Amino acid sequence: MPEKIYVKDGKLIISDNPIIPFIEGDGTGPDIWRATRKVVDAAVEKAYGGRRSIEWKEILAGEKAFHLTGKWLPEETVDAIKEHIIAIKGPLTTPIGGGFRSINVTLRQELDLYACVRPVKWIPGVPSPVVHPEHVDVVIFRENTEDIYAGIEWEAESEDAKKARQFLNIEMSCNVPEDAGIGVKYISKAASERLMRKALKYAIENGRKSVTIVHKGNIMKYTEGSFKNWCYALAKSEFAGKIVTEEELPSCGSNVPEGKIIVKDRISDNMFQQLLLRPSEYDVIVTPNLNGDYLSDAAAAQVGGLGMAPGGNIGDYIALFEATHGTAPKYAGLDKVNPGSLILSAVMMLEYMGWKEAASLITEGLAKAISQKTVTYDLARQMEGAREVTTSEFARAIIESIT
Ligand SMILES: NC(=O)C1=CN([C@@H]2O[C@H](COP(=O)(O)OP(=O)(O)OC[C@H]3O[C@@H](n4cnc5c(N)ncnc54)[C@H](OP(=O)(O)O)[C@@H]3O)[C@@H](O)[C@H]2O)C=CC1
Ligand SMILES: O=C(O)CCC(=O)C(=O)O
Ligand SMILES: [Mg+2]
Repeated sequence: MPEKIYVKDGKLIISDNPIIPFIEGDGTGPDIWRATRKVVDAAVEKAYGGRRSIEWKEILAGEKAFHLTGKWLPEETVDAIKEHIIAIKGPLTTPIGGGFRSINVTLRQELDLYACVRPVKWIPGVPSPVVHPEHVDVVIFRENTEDIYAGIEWEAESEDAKKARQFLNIEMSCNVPEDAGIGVKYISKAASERLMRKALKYAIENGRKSVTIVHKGNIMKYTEGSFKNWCYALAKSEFAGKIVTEEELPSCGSNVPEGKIIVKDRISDNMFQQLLLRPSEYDVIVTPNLNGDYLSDAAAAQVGGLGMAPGGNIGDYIALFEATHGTAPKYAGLDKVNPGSLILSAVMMLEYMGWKEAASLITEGLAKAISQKTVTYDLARQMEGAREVTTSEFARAIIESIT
């Protein structure tokens, strides 16, 4: 009997036949979701010999939802994710410079999925523009509910922008030009602390070496600068004895006391080049929303690009897994793009459920397909002697090596 996942005494209770909602997504979403679902079902079947299976439940968002219900994000979709705790989604389109707000961001805010967790790790055989992609193994914890993503913005020359400008210029002695669009960035102590807490717990549970706070606190002193200060303060107060700050170490990175996690910080512009030039010095990264958005795409480029970039939006219990990339609209419906990103997001989901055997089978199957140079266009164009396959053929290659 299919059953809902629920939380009891602070733990997820997951039956052998859980109901998991999915959003197919826009653009290339349906192609990569179809491939992902087949791979996950095959891995679960193989790992548990029919004892376990997932009951997929479609929920609507984006273009399909608008077409069928007249709403871009029906309330039932948000409710269904709350009710079923774990869900997975394809990418959803966001209009630029006007139109409705990002459905992706709205889902994260409505469900309070405050950590966007994006692991970036190289799989052997994947082509990379850097010499040592094997040195890249970071997990980005991006704050997922605040910063400029809160959507507080006023269009240039609108009545609201005029009011905001008048307030800023008259009451706050600012000098905002008359023709400026205005946006508000906020970062709170509570949101910074809960993200840092999650990242440190993850680092401890997974034997990671360091947690780096990435911020632009030299310029945005009371948002990103405070983010840095709150993160350090939380590490020192709640994780005393388990961490050491870089400043407390005698010389850069040396003599780390056994079992302690180094907490350090980097200014975000520097961090982009650090991650390219000295990736092995970085491990878990904690950062506000916009930095994390930029950094996760840039880091992905080193390990094969957006087709290989998984992620999960995770709250206290509710988790919504999705690829790092968007809808890649020019490839929509062509059965062309790499489903690896969503497949690896499903691996994260299976690990979150504790279904580690199925997760490992998929990771191994994917690595095997790549080692045989059976890859989609994005990897094929960077590889010599590759056999370029479609989205669905790539999924089939993974399934063949699983079963
Ligand atoms: N979470 C979400 O749902 C997200 C949604 N979006 C939305 O997606 C839409 C398109 O955004 P855009 O800026 O074009 O970014 P995308 O991430 O959709 O695509 C940018 C480029 O990345 C490469 N790429 C993306 N996905 C894959 C894949 N699965 N396999 C191989 N290559 C891939 C392609 O590169 P190439 O051209 O070199 O082949 C593609 O042109 C926008 O509406 C945006 O708002 C964006 C990010 C996240
Ligand atoms: O919501 C969107 O359209 C973009 C979101 C995004 O780029 C991301 O989550 O990385
Ligand atoms: Mg992004």
